[in-house]
Amino acid sequence: MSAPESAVAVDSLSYALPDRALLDDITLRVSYGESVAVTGASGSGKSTLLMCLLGLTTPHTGTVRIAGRDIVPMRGRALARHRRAHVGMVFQFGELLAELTPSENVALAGLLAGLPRREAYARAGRLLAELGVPADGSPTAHLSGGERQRTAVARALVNEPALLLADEPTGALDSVNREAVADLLFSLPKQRRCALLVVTHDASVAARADRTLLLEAGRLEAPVSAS
Ligand SMILES: Nc1ncnc2c1ncn2[C@@H]1O[C@H](COP(=O)(O)OP(=O)(O)OP(=O)(O)O)[C@@H](O)[C@H]1O
Repeated sequence: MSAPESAVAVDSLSYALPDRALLDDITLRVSYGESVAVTGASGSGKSTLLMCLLGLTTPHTGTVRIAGRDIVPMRGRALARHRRAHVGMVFQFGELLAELTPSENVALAGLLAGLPRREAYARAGRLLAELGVPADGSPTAHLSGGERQRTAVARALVNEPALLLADEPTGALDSVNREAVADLLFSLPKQRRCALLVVTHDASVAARADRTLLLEAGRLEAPVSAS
């Protein structure tokens, strides 16, 4: 039997700004069950790389295979469908709809991906209970920062993605919640057999990943150890 393909397989990915190469011939593999942290100076292109993985930025060259399919040639509905089915995203500030309940926020992502209503709400309830978010029907606006981020994680998981992307997921949290959310995120690849790619400036968050890569001068490579 052949080995399962990586959740993420990027080859020869390049993206240039008018004055410089932002992503220069990048290769990246993230396996199912594996976590990778991407670090790099502000402006080095980390968000642009995430945008390429989401299909929201089209690279100038290269292939971006997510869950076995190259998304670079995909457009419109086919791209959106593939992304909703296979990719979950956690943003720095949660990006939840404040007036909806956590359950509605999570179920909505399932409904948009085509889950039947009952299934979307059942999954939302299960995930929120597992992740320790109160289900008392209060709007998301009433949650603490940590609870909001756990709701955002539940939303990212509702469609059982192959790939979980997180952009500074702990950047807006205090130290206690930062630890709790980081623990939660990095437990997911092994528990759910998804790949996790986290962009972070926080060395203590990056240290939890199976591998850390540094984006510098367009190249994505393992950082040279200081020791
Ligand atoms: N479409 C675009 N047109 C022009 N410049 C762009 C475009 N997209 C990104 N940039 C520039 O590319 C550089 C990299 O931006 P990007 O947001 O990817 O960096 P980053 O590493 O995520 O930074 P940060 O850590 O501050 O979030 C920045 O200088 C940004 O201004």
